[in-house]
Amino acid sequence: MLQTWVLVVQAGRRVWTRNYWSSKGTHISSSLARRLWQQTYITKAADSKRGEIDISTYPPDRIRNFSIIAHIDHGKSTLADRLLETTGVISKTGKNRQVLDKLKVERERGITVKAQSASMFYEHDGQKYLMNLIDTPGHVDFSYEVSRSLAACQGTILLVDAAQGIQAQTVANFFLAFGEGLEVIPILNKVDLPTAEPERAALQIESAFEIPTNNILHISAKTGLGIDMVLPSVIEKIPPPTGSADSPFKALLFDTWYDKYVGVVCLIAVKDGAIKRGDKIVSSYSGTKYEVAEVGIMHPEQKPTTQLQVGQVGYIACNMKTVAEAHVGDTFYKDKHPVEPLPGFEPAKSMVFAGIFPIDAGEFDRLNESIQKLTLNDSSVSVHKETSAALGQGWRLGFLGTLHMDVFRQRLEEEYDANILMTSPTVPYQIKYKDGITKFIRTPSEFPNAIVMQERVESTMEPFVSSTLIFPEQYLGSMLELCSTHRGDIQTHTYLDESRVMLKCKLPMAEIVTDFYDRLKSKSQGFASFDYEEAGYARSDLVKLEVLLNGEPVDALAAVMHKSSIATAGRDIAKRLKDVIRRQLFDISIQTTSNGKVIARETVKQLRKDVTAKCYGGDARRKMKLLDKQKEGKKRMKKIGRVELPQEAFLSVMTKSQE
Ligand SMILES: Nc1nc2c(ncn2[C@@H]2O[C@H](COP(=O)(O)OP(=O)(O)OP(=O)(O)O)[C@@H](O)[C@H]2O)c(=O)[nH]1
Repeated sequence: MLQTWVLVVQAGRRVWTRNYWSSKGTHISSSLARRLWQQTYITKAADSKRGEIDISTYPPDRIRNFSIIAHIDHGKSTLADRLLETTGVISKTGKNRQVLDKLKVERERGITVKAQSASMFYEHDGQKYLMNLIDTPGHVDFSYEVSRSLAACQGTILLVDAAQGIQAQTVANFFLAFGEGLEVIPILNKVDLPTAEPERAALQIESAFEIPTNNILHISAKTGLGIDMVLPSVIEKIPPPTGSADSPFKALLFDTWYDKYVGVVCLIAVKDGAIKRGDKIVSSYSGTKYEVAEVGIMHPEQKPTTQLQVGQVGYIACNMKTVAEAHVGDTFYKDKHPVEPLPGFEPAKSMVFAGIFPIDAGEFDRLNESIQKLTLNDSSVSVHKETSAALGQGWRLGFLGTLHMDVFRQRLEEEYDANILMTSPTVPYQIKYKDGITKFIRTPSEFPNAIVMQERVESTMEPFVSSTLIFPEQYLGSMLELCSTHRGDIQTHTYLDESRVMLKCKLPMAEIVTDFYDRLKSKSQGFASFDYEEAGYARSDLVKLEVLLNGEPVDALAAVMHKSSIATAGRDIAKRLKDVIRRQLFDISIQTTSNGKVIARETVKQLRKDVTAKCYGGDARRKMKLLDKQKEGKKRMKKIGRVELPQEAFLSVMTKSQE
């Protein structure tokens, strides 16, 4: 039986040391120690040792729940650092860099992917306040996280880079917050930059959002200039949460993640009543009952408190087994005291799909486990098993956008050491049949064949988005051209001030997942910003492009696209395949076809290669070595009929088609 294990409490977070010993002096694994500790922790928690803090002295009128929303890179996370420093949550070492961006990928890419919250204690006019800040991601793919965060707030800081002015995401986020009825505090950041034009940016805010310029704070989150005005302004302008301490407990679950020490953690906003450790709560969504093992606030790590009460935002850990049980938007109530559920959120919709396959089929199980672990903390990724004749067993994953997809791939490779092949992204198409049935097509292999298309299909549909582009006036011509070459339908263009244009355009989502964003950046030399929201499905002439190697279809290279793109894409893929397929002992014909018609044809001429040719005489050992080496090389080949296709061929065709 375990007698001692070492637990170090560091800044409110449990950190396990490397060695654990049983009473008999035998070494036990850290996972066993952790499990044993968790069991004890849940059943007989000892409050005194856990250093719970008491926040019951903060009634709703001394609580402010707010977030920071902005365009990507306008400085939200840096401002969060300064606020955490001002309130003593983190020390002023000058080394704090986006403390709330905890994921490795966030630090490397300098973007926020996962919204994080942090509670701070702040004194203003002789009164102590509990300030709950929810940091939000800025990129378009993660706007789902933004709307979830806003549901837990009564107000928000709209941060605008004084040098860049209003960008597409600023507009989208403002209207998201405005639509939720939140109080918006506009703040101009980066006023220390020599290129900053705060007056101009303020006028843009006034003209776009009808906010008077004299209400706008000017700060530098980097140097700290004006930071001491931010929290007083939040206290004065953002209303306190409403709700009743005497009503039965009711809380909104607005975020969830898996913590390896306490299991599933749910971030909640308490709308009525209070909750403490040991309480039994019920999920309105599933009716499942849970026992609360810990309640607390993020400070900025998990810090247990004696209770969470009306108006407060904090976390609870209960005996939930997987994050799948925690439905974001769910309402919790106390057992035997049911309440009317709060309005939930629409589930996140997958906008982009891609196949993931292990490069080495023997790694399937390990990869399966890694994907499961990663999706534990990102429930917006949808996962379905998929089998491809060319690539073997894998998965079809749905993402919120291409950056989301890229971040997922990077995390899989870096955090889980996965060696994967990812197919080109596609969007979910729809097929409307003559008998009234509509089906989603998430992979090209689900696309009906030519006969079914002719006899049973009434129409094909693709998803569209309403997009907003903001850029300096001199790029108007190239932006209009970009939209029209991507099948865009331009709706309006207006001037935000004398030299900045806002263009509204309806675009097929499929055009955005390929190269639209990169072209937008290169054509505007990085000055254009772009944001979009779903605009439903519309009829579109869709066809399937197939790739045949010596007459055998290669399912992993097939694609669904608009009829107008098929000729160029067909020629392009055939040519690129010719460049990457190594010559083999016979001719290889490459064909791209659509509806049975050949679009392009290329041939890789045969080559008779004798790897032992250079070994004169009877050096049998050397011959064997060369033959073994050749065999080894062949293992990494995929066989398509008789044609051997190296992994690099897939990779090169697929990555190039994403550029
Ligand atoms: N000069 C200057 N640079 C700043 C200021 N605030 C932030 N930055 C820099 O701007 C860059 C982006 O800042 P972040 O805080 O990561 O921006 P963000 O809005 O959180 O970005 P996302 O989370 O990706 O949306 C970083 O290099 C910061 O150091 C400022 O006031 N002045």
